[in-house]
Amino acid sequence: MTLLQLDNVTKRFGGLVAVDGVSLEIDTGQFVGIVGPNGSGKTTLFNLISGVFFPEEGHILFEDTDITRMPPFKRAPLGIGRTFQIPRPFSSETVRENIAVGAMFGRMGKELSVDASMEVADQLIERLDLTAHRDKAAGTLTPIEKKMLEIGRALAMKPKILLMDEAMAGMHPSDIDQMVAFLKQIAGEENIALVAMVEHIMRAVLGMAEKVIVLHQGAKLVDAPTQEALNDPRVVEVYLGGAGGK
Ligand SMILES: Nc1ncnc2c1ncn2[C@@H]1O[C@H](COP(=O)(O)OP(=O)(O)OP(=O)(O)O)[C@@H](O)[C@H]1O
Repeated sequence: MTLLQLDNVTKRFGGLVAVDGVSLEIDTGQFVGIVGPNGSGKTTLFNLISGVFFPEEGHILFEDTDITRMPPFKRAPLGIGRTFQIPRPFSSETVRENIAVGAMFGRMGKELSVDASMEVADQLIERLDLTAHRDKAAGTLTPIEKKMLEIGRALAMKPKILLMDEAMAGMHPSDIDQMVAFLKQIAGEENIALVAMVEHIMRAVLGMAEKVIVLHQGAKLVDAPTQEALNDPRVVEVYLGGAGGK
């Protein structure tokens, strides 16, 4: 079933077309990789889906609701979650409190008491192996631990779709494998569509994706099952910097 649909979406910054007539569909529970070199429009695309920007043209549908011009704070309770490349937790609050805040502002927010939100946080802390850090101030965590916290905060929102903004950049390959396996497992259990944005062809991440969408200069270049997309000569050309590549 289609969860998210973009129909001919364009976003300009002055004369620059950052996202150029992109149409795409993401299904319930699907794992999708969004790939593209620096400046190809990945972040702008995420900003359009999460409501940071509105497009000049086109429509965005989430479960048949037109969210094209819906403010971001109304999208999170619908089930649109996001992690940021540079996590900015509430530094003086604990890991537990930061994750609980995710639960309070997420899809279940209205129904959850503070105690229930803390319980959601505790379950995720255990699954993310952050137990030893539970009561530490988030500001004292290492960058990798902050990324885990960021993923925990986003999962606590009980999203139907989780947009991951280079969530695994800078991680050790074995940590990436572990993180992707964890995300796949929890996404399978909770039927979450995962959309992972990566700048480079990261096989560790994309190897587990069902399909890959490649952006180039704001436009969609390829949208195909993973192996097909990665072997596509146009993708190879973009990444090797051949004619038309960057
Ligand atoms: N707020 C903004 N104002 C003006 N131009 C912007 C803005 N945000 C992005 N751009 C431009 O839009 C284009 C697409 O940028 P975007 O950040 O979406 O690409 P990206 O693929 O995410 O790259 P990166 O990996 O560097 O973030 C770039 O040329 C960028 O300079």
